[in-house]
Amino acid sequence: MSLLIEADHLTRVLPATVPVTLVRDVSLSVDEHEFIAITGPSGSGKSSLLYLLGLLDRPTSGHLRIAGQDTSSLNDDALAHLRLEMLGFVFQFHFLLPEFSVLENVMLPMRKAGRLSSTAMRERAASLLEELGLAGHLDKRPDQLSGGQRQRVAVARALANDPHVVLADEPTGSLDSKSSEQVFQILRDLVKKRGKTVIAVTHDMDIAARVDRRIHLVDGRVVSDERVAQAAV
Ligand SMILES: Nc1ncnc2c1ncn2[C@@H]1O[C@H](COP(=O)(O)OP(=O)(O)OP(=O)(O)O)[C@@H](O)[C@H]1O
Repeated sequence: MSLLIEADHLTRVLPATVPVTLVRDVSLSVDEHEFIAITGPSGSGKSSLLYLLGLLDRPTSGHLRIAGQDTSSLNDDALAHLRLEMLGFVFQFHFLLPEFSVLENVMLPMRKAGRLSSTAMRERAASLLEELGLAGHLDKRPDQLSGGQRQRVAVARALANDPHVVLADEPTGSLDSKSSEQVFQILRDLVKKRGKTVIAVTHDMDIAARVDRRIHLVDGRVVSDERVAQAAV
């Protein structure tokens, strides 16, 4: 296995009259093919840590290497490029663009990356959506879909540029239990069938019980980091 993410004493402090420490001295490494949940009480810094690991925020101190590259010396453009190449994101609220079709939403990250022709982008987006059970919905607008379907579109969009790591912030937080289970199965398949690494912030204990590794935060610190053997399913 090769190391995808190496966090070395990451700390993130929000400057204010009374500074707020979101993430405290977090060191961890993440390999290929890992399925990880970040758990912890509300306000413990889960989203803040995910944002640091996903290059959406910068640490106040400490170092973060992605695929061996130290990100502290990279400017914003280089970080954006690394993000596009390596990482995909799924948020609690899907953030799909309402005026674009489902297909166009999934094509957007490919347009940003600029690697494929229009036809190839269209074909890849359609094929990802079909694999996620959305074959009949490509030309619909996001508001014509259910919450679970929209979240599956968000997963397809996260996969658009074939990232190594998918970072998910409460991916099932706004879904009913059936849709949550579908999204969980999809995330698990990303790891088991497509060889991705998935890191999901979750309050959902049912999900946390079924991942391969749980990182538990309290007050911005990692208080436990345990690998769990799961029965094959
Ligand atoms: N922009 C901000 N300004 C002030 N405080 C902030 C800001 N962003 C986060 N915080 C605080 O930092 C702490 C960590 O927030 P974070 O969202 O990372 O926690 P979390 O574990 O993801 O919480 P939740 O489970 O409720 O989403 C919280 O106490 C939060 O209130």
